[in-house]
Amino acid sequence: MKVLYSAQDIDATVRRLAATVHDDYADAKPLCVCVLKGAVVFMTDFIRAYDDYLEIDFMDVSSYYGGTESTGDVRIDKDLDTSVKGRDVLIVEDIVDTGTTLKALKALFAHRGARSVKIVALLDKPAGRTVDVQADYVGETVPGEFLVGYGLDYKGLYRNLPYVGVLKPEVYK
Ligand SMILES: O=P(O)(O)OC[C@H]1O[C@H](OP(=O)(O)OP(=O)(O)O)[C@H](O)[C@@H]1O
Ligand code: HPA
Repeated sequence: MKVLYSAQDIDATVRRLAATVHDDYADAKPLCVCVLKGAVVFMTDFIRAYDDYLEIDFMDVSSYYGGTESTGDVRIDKDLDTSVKGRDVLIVEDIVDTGTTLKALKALFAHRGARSVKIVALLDKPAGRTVDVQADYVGETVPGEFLVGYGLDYKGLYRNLPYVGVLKPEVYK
């Protein structure tokens, strides 16, 4: 495992993101939507670094059914409890890879009448993109390798690593 971002690196990035997002939501009370399960670690750190009113909710969406390849399909396994109508929705994601998940969620929340829909992603992997979507706030732009740790998994494992690392191809090839 090669460490790409240490726990210290991530902490600085999360604080920077929270401050930048806050500047843009001065008088708003965003509804932060955590995309389970990968974003849960980032979400909990992000909201504690965000020093103002916000609400949270959770949505479970899967497109990677346990492996390293996107199926291209997005399946809603758990929907929000909160209505997004008229709300400023901030989607909190661990990584944008093919873009499939975020494109589907953005369209869904717009269709449900959100006032605004923005995306904060800890990691952005442009080399993986197959659909046209861009996060509004990005922590780090990462290479086109399969990453694990800080919420990111391979077959359900490694989410609890406090750092982000590159999974060696021999582990999954
Ligand atoms: O840009 P994309 O190609 O759509 O990839 C990004 C999504 O893939 C991963 O989730 P996954 O579907 O593996 O579920 P998980 O969060 O439960 O691991 C990751 O946490 C993002 O939500
Ligand atoms: O690089 C990744 N690692 C883990 N999960 C992911 N989901 C999309 N890309 C990745």
